[in-house]
Amino acid sequence: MSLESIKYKRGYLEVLDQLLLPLQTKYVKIEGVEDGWKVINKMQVRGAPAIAIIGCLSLAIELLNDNSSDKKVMRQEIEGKLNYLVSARPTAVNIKLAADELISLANTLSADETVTSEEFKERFISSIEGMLSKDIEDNKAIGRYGCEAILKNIEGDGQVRVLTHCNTGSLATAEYGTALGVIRSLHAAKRLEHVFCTETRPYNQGARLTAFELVHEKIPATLIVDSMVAALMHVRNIGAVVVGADRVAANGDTANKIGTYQIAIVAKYHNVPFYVAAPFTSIDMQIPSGEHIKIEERPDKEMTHIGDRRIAAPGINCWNPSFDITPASLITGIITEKGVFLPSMLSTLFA
Ligand SMILES: CSC[C@H]1O[C@H](OP(=O)(O)O)[C@H](O)[C@@H]1O
Repeated sequence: MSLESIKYKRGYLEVLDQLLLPLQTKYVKIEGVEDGWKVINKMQVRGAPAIAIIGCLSLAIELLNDNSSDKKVMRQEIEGKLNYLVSARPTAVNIKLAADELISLANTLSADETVTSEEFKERFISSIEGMLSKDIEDNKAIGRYGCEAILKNIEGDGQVRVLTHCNTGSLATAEYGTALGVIRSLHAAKRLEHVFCTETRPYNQGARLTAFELVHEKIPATLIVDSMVAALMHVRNIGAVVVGADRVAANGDTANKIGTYQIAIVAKYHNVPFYVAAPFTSIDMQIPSGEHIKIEERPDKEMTHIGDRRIAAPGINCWNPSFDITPASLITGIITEKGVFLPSMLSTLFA
């Protein structure tokens, strides 16, 4: 059983406050869209799929308590609230794609005169609730496909050492995870020798969250500092790198946590296969290539402090982009719930 980042039943939503992990396990109650926006923007919850799911669930909570009987008013309010939720963080595409689908559903239900306002709410909320189970199914499929792809390069029934970056597990999704889902699948198949996870400065998703998930499930793992990746590949035979994605462009260029790009460069130099694990809900065919993806810049304090303790010299300038772009040319394959594809093949999948 992996960690539970989301506790939901109709009319009730709590999320695990990831800013407090691994030392404190505390859940935050979400009572509407404003709460949803805040926990996403503050990164109390994070991870492209989890952002979409929690944002939309916060709307479901609010809509359930909306006694409006006017479908046109509900539709209008839904569109405004979804656009507000999308503004919480700009780089991950999942919440934008979910918002587009839900706005389209609201338009259809509003225009259908046979649909009552109660049916409108029921079908709309059920559609959001379906995101939870679909994300878990997608992650399990990503795990299977990723495990198969990585083991293709391993002789016999040998085991593999894998490197991952940031957190892409149950704390970034509804459960199981994307890149960490691949690692879970390798472990379940008894083919994972060891996983190396990077600290992932400055938010430390690796040290605080991925390490927490791996230790919790007794998966053999070692934490390394972000700057150790090249040295590790020089002295240890790493069989594959697998990372997540916040937004994959139509040509396969991928926005992911800052530091991913340089890991991909080092992997290329050491001939280590480099995989991106991402559901179709992270692929944005409206964006032709990586340079068009907006990269979120976060507050200096995330770099200059750990918690409330200052670690950087007062007065120093900071540059704190939360993501970088890995070009498709450095990516061996994109592992999705429908299979593993060359970056150049994406456009054929959506044709
Ligand atoms: C499956 S999570 C994808 C992605 O989200 C993380 O970013 P953040 O922690 O800022 O939300 C990281 O880039 C993961 O790879």
